[in-house]
Amino acid sequence: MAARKAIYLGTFAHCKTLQELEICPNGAIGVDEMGVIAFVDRHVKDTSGLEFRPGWEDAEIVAASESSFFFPGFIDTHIHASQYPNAGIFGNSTLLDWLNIYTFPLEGSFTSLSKASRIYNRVVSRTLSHGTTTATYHATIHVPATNLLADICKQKGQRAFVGRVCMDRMSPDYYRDENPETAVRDSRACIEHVRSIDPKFELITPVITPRFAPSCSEASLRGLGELHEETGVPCQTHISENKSEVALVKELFPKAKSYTHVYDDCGLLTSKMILAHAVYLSEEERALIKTRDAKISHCPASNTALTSGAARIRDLLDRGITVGLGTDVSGGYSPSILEEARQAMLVSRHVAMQDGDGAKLSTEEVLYLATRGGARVVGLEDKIGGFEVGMDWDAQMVRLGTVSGDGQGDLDTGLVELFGGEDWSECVAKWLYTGDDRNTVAVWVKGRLVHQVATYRP
Ligand SMILES: O=c1[nH]c(=O)c2nc[nH]c2[nH]1
Ligand SMILES: [Zn+2]
Repeated sequence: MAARKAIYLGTFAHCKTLQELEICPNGAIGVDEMGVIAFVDRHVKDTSGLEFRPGWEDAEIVAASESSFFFPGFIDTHIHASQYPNAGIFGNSTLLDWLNIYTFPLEGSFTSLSKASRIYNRVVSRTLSHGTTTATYHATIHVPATNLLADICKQKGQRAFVGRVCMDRMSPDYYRDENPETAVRDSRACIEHVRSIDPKFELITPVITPRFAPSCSEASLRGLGELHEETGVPCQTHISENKSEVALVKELFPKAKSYTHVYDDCGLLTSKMILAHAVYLSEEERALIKTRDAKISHCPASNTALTSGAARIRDLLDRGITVGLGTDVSGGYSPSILEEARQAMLVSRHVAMQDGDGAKLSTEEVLYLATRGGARVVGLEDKIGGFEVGMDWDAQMVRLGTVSGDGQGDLDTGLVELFGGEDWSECVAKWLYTGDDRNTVAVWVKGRLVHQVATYRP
């Protein structure tokens, strides 16, 4: 979608590598009409005249204030759009009872398109307001409602992967695929719908979505594996989240060597597969995932809320496995990837208390997982996740609060309060650990402004 040529002026920060956060206090990033980054200047001397870039004199200037900075948009690699009304509602349940008590009844109600419309409009707006420029969604089994989610993402301008959930067993009669053929047929219908609204999958991409092995017969997994091979469309599912689930998979697939092998045996374990959770993988399973180059969505808030366990992320990273973050709403309670990054850091500290300090994830690392890591998980590492020439301008402007001489702070910037002595890396850390959507004042996808707070003025 064409936008006006623009130059984004001021401080920008992005992750160069897992360990390195680059912060440029005097930056200028030029974005062309297609929303693609045309230049990145790291040291702009004089921004007053703007003669510094011939050919860009008539570009819109978007300047970050002294206490603001640009950061890449977040990538949520695993979120159930349909479960958004249940965010925060999980009681003391664990995965398998949580599905039956809270989740299937809600998802089953998406036969109502008006209900789906209300919920999907809300979740897309809400994630955008938290700086999520790309989201990988699970919808429900319903084709019209899933297609509506794709339409809403396109209309609101969020980059999205939209998956029609497949499940032909172990759920109530009212919420189940009739048989493996309907699971494949309805998945194909949703793929075709996305093709009709976005033929090159430039903003919206369909994603083949077997819910998880216990919900899917072997025949349906095989059928979806064939669909994956035929269409090249990416896949997503859950894996090894909870001990009872792992035991159940062993019972349901007695011939498979492991949970991971269930997906591999059916042609689903490829470099385009996103596996959520990955808490209880054996050594052999981790090696197989690395060999197949399948991707992991780390969902620490959900893993804690449902008492599932603590994923060993350092081990996965050390093996060279690609990891991003997923809010996993509503196993996870928050639609914010900033919150998820915090939780990733905190859970890693609990792992460190058992496995040693090497397990700790740093501020830089969790921000990498939230951006570049997520981009690699969804296969868009050349397009999003950082500020490089040729990448799309998927970005957020973050405004931090300042405390003035009279001790008064900005009211609309939440808990992030700068007292004046912080350097930029400390400012980013304060945002990560105390920030929220009040700090995300503007959000762009492919150069299009898709969210702004009322007090933001370009
Ligand atoms: O966190 C989860 N949320 C779900 O909806 C789900 N379905 C299967 N396994 C799941 N795990
Ligand atoms: Zn999930």
